[in-house]
Amino acid sequence: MSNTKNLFDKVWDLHTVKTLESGQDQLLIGLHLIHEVTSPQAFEMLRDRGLKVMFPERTMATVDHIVPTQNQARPFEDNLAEQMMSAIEKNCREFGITLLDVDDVRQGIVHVVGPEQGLTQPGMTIVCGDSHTSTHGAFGSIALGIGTSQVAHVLATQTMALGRPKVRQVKVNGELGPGVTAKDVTLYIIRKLGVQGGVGYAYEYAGDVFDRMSMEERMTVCNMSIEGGARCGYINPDQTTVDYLKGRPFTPEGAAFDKAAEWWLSLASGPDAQFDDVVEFDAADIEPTVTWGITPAQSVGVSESLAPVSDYPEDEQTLIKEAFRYMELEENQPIKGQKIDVAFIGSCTNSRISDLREAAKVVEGRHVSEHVKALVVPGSQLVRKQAMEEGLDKIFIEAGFEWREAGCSMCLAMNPDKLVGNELCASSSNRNFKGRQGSPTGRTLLMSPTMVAAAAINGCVTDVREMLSAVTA
Ligand SMILES: CC(C)[C@H](C(=O)O)[C@@H](O)C(=O)O
Ligand code: SF4
Repeated sequence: MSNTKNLFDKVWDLHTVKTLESGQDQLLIGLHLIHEVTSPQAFEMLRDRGLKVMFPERTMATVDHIVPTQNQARPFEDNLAEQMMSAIEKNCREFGITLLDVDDVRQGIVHVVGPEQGLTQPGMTIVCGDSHTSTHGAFGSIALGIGTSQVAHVLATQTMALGRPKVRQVKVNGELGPGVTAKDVTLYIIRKLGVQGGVGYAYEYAGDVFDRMSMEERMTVCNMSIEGGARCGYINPDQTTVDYLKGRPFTPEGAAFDKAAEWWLSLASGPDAQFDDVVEFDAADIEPTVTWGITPAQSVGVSESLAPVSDYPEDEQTLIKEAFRYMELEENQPIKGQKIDVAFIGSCTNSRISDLREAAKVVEGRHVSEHVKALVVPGSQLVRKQAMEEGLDKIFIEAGFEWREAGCSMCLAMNPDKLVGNELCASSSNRNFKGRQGSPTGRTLLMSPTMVAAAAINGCVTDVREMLSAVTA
């Protein structure tokens, strides 16, 4: 393979069946993940046309969005949720697809379980009817969120038509300061490039900072690519990737694993790889970051104050004014010290075991502020089980957190976990859109799970670095 090709182009070319008259490429899809929200109509489309699922063994289903995290007894109290559950159960049964249902210990948020099971592998094309499918790019795959009609198309043909995006390398070099996490890196990139900045691009994240990250941290970064407008994001596979995948249920074993690993590593963009664009940031400039507005790009470092409307370019001022109005925040106010009502640790961005471990370190021996409702929702049942084996559940519960069952929960509140009225929530999730967390006037401040933990304890936005130094002192 030519070594000027980046990983994206190598993987794309390997999966191109043919170029269509429209100019789009027909791509073969290696793995199709489905969940209960975007699949029911797709199966109806197959039924209408009398079609089968072409490769049921390349399709994996889970339930996450509507799953209650407290009372999971069937039928679910919410009728619509129960209908969606029954639909995916019936569809998977009839079309021969494995479903990780709530009574299966492998169940969880689709973007947590794919990697956890070793389904997500380097060099694959992966799709799911869900925008945060970009998460799986952390393994050096092309991982794309798709719409329901494309879900139907992939079910029926295991291919889909797509225009090739350009590739931008996003480099972050240098050392991250203490208390600065993968979430802060991704929020910083989105702040700098904007929510539309990535439109038309796939992002390759490269540089020391990503090289040193664990797979879980890489997933946090790739997860939010979509919030920066990119079609997807990825990180080149390396030894960290190979080590993570070894021994997972769906990865090959023995000599077959070694052979696969060799191929995975060969896909990485080499030093001469070409990109359509390159941007570079310095790790030293990144602080723990908090969104204050209604798009994931409206964020500040925790030590900053909110810039007044007049500081923004004229064409942005209407949106900024609206953000101040909706969020009930003031120009020039510091973000630190802003009182919160709810603290949510969860979502496909930050609900993995390392997220819970780091948050527990902040929480241990402390207590959630009296006026705060705080909850921890593990990303999968296996994460939950692991955390309980390590005693993390006790640390959270003793501190006054609620310890829930796995699912998407308050990330988008399609289940009973919702904000009430204009509650302000410190959240480790990925979207702060108006009404996102279940109340039409609910307000969200996105931050890292350790920053959420710190905010829960102090009852207000807190610089977690001050609490970390107190732990080590
Ligand atoms: C329900 C689903 C279609 C949606 C998505 O695509 O992202 C959800 O997961 C979200 O995070 O808003
Ligand atoms: S956790 Fe949130 S962002 Fe992730 S898939 Fe679920 S609803 Fe979407």
